[in-house]
Amino acid sequence: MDDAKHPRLILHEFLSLDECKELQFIHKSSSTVGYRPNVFSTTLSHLIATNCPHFIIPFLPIRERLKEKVEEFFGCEYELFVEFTGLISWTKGASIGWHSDDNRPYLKQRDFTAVCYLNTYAKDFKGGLFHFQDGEPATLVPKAGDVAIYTADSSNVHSVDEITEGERLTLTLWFSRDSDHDEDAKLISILSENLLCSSNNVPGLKLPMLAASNMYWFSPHQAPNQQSGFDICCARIHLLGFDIYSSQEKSSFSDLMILMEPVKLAKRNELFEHEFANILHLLQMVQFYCWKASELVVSHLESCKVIQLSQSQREKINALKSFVLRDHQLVEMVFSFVDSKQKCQHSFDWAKFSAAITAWEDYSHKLHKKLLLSLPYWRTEGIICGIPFEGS
Ligand SMILES: O=C(O)CCC(=O)C(=O)O
Ligand SMILES: [Fe+2]
Repeated sequence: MDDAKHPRLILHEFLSLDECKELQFIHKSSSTVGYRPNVFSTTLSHLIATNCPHFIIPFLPIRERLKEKVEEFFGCEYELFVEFTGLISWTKGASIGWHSDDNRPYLKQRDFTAVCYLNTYAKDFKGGLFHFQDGEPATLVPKAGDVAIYTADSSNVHSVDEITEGERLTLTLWFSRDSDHDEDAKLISILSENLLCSSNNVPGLKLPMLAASNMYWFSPHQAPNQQSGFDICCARIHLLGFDIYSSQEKSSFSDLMILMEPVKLAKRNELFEHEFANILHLLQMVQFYCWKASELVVSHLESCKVIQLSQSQREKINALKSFVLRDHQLVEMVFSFVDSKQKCQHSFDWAKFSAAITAWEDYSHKLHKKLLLSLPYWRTEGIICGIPFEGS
């Protein structure tokens, strides 16, 4: 494995399954269109832009452990900067041919790559095997928790087979020796602008906000005029077996701005009488429920008013659905298999969903508090890192 001609390191179970699941939750609540067709991504700056900067916190211990590993293995302690951190998922049709990660003039600053697999070949997706052109190991079979670390230059030319089913998810980092490409400096600067504005500087509840009305639209051609395609948030909610209800007039179901307005959740013929701030807020709750369902404890304090859907409410649900998921075939094509196998595994009940709302508030609140405590330290040190907190 430590062939000097092909410097690379493969680590098994480097991430715990809990870490993988938390990052999966963040990606499935926040992902936006990626850099190529059938690719979705969640960058740290996107998390800040959607009013979820606190979601940066769970990345920190992993990022630090990875950087230490890379510096130790390649003998460059204290020399590296993180150039990019992102969650990247590939769905059916995505692949990449032989390449090295620094193979464009604007990518020359990349010295090392770390790819962490957050889900597992054959279980969560098919296709998507990783190959090195030369040297050993020749092929990597992605498994949740494993990590591949390699130099970004031509000594590690690699490719990824086309995904044929499901959604293949990774946490990908690039490291650079060049401080001009330090991701932390840029992130600290936008975080400071964002959080020092007084209304965000209180440890209150962070509600996600859409960064732009059309940024979640997925089109096969990435065309700005959205003739065919679907809204990613709505697609993920529907794929998990839920419906979206908006009390707005049906005539407003022709403008994506509707997704920035309050919405409610429905399932089968029931409507949950709780209003969510916007579609991202609703998606985050649904994903949180699916992540935590097995550990949620229902207390009697949880209110969960549920009503039967009327005919006109059902019609509104269908009208909104046909607008936001315009190209149904494309939704099924892109998320095939995810649909049948990745539905919430647990039997559904609204009381548990109400418990998830309380647990989600608590989770978000804790992360936000940590973020507010950390930022002054990050600003002084010029680096984004975990700092120990009392009781954490
Ligand atoms: O996800 C992987 O296994 C590698 C992806 C890759 O080669 C890249 O993004 O450059
Ligand atoms: Fe690559």
